[in-house]
Amino acid sequence: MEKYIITLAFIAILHYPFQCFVRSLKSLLAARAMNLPIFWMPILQDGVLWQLTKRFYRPLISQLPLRLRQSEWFDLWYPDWRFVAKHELHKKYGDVFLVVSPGSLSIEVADAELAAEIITRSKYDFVKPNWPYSLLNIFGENVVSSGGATWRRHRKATASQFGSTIHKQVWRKSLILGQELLSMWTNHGATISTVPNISLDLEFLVLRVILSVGFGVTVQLNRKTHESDPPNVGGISSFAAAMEQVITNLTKLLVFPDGILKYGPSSWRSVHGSATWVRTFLENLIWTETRKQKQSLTFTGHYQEASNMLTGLVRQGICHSESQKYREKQDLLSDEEVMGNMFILAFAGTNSTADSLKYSLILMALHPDIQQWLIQDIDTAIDYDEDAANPLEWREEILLPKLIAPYCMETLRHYPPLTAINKSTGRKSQIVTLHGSPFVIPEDVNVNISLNALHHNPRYWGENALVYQPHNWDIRCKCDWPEGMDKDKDAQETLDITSRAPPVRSPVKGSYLPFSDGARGCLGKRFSQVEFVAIVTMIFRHYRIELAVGESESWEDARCRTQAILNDSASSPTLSLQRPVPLQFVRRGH
Ligand code: HEM
Repeated sequence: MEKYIITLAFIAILHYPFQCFVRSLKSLLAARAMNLPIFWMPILQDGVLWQLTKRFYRPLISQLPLRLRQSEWFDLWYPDWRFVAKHELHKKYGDVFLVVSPGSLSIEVADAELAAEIITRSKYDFVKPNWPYSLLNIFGENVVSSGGATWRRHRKATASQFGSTIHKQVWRKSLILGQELLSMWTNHGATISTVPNISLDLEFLVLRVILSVGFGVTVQLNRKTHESDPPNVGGISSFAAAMEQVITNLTKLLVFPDGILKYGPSSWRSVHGSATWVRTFLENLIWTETRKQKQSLTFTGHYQEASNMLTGLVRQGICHSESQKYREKQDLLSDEEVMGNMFILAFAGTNSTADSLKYSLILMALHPDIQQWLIQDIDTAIDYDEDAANPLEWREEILLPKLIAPYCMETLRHYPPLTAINKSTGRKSQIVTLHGSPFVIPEDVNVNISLNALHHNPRYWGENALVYQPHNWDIRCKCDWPEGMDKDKDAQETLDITSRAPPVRSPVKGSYLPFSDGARGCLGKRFSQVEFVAIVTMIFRHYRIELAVGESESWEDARCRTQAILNDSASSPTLSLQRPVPLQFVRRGH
């Protein structure tokens, strides 16, 4: 008996490394056949374990001896290596190279033509890998986490919520909330005020926009900034605080089961309490909305006008049969799926937009000359308007085309929230075009479109690709970016003859993908752009932003400190600042 147990234990211990060895060998053979440069990695850098634990290694890794850090495989080992390396590794290995690691074969893409093909091909050719998206199902399956026919049903229901009516509400709400935030930051209009940390307030602002436009929930601004206790159950503002806590602690919720969080340390219990409260609140919202809609249908024969995204989603889900099969056949969402989508819209819409705003404000403080251009652009667009004094009269169709391309797009070129768009060939090999010839990518290969590498590839962005240069998006500006053949759809859509907006330079197709593209492209692109422009306009119409220079610091020291913080950004799960950057708001004209 003992002999059997020892043998079984021995087999169990050897099984994993043996399996890794076999799979690595298989990957290596497949990689050799592809005839592309190969990078061998001893760990699975996109694997579950590494991704979930990398924040603990990060500080340790930076303490390793320089020689070790300079070794080749370290380049890919470093968490967020795509953001750190940008296009550097591709300079060494080419715009398309392979990474072989235990049990996995990945292809890293910084070639615009190939990226465009992968992203716009049929959604069944290059699929989204299950990990890590399936982890986002904490409140129910949703449009981000699902695949295949289920995804089609979710996409149909959610995409129809993003129309011009919603975008108009986003514009209005962002202006109102932006004004409130500015007033809070500047102590109701002080000439100079220092804000030590813009991050939490911007995240809360953006969350409030989505709660309002998405769920019809209005939240006051007076929040506790460093909330460590579980929010009091019962009120709307506690729901916003709970939602914020859930979004910032998503990793904890994904990794630890309910039972562990509930009995863990107090901060874990707090997160558990927030998640439970968010679920209860969302369930109540859905239940109330469904009842309202059903009543309207019974008494008036039609549904109520959709005043927010929740109303629209609930209408998509209302069904008089409880059968799952019937729902799926009719493309309907269950209550749990409506809840999953509400959460994911709040999650997808909060961090990415808030981060792009944070980076933009900091970049403006770092580049006073560019800030001056932005202020001029805002002033000319608003002065064109008849009622310039009332922000609610500022016209979105004039401001958007002027500001999106240079400021929003250039910020996202340098700081895209996702460092890569991850796809996989799944169970079928795919034939693509690489350097003008057919090229086979075998089954089960991860295809990572590296946004940081693409967005800094000198082939598409010139030799100064690393420099922040918003005005290169203006076609009248001399620059070394090659002109793309296909005009950027969105930039062109926003051009309007009344706008006096500069014509936009189109990047080479596939070289600029912060919102991804194709069937699984971002649903909230316009939503976030409207929000971005409203908030940026509100701030710079009244204030200038400067770096808050410490007492013993020169401006140059403050600049280097700020740049170091930007360079130290990390994905958690979207790219974000790890330390605050204090900023000074100076009333314009002073
Ligand atoms: C700066 C702002 C934003 C950026 C850069 C961004 C970027 C992206 C990217 C790259 C994807 C594709 C992800 C992948 O394939 O793995 C995506 C998907 C998505 N985004 Fe955004 N996003 C932004 C804002 C928003 C907002 C405001 C919302 C909603 C209010 C939103 C909702 C979604 C949804 C629902 C998907 C999934 C689409 C699908 O899989 O069919 N995003 N976004």
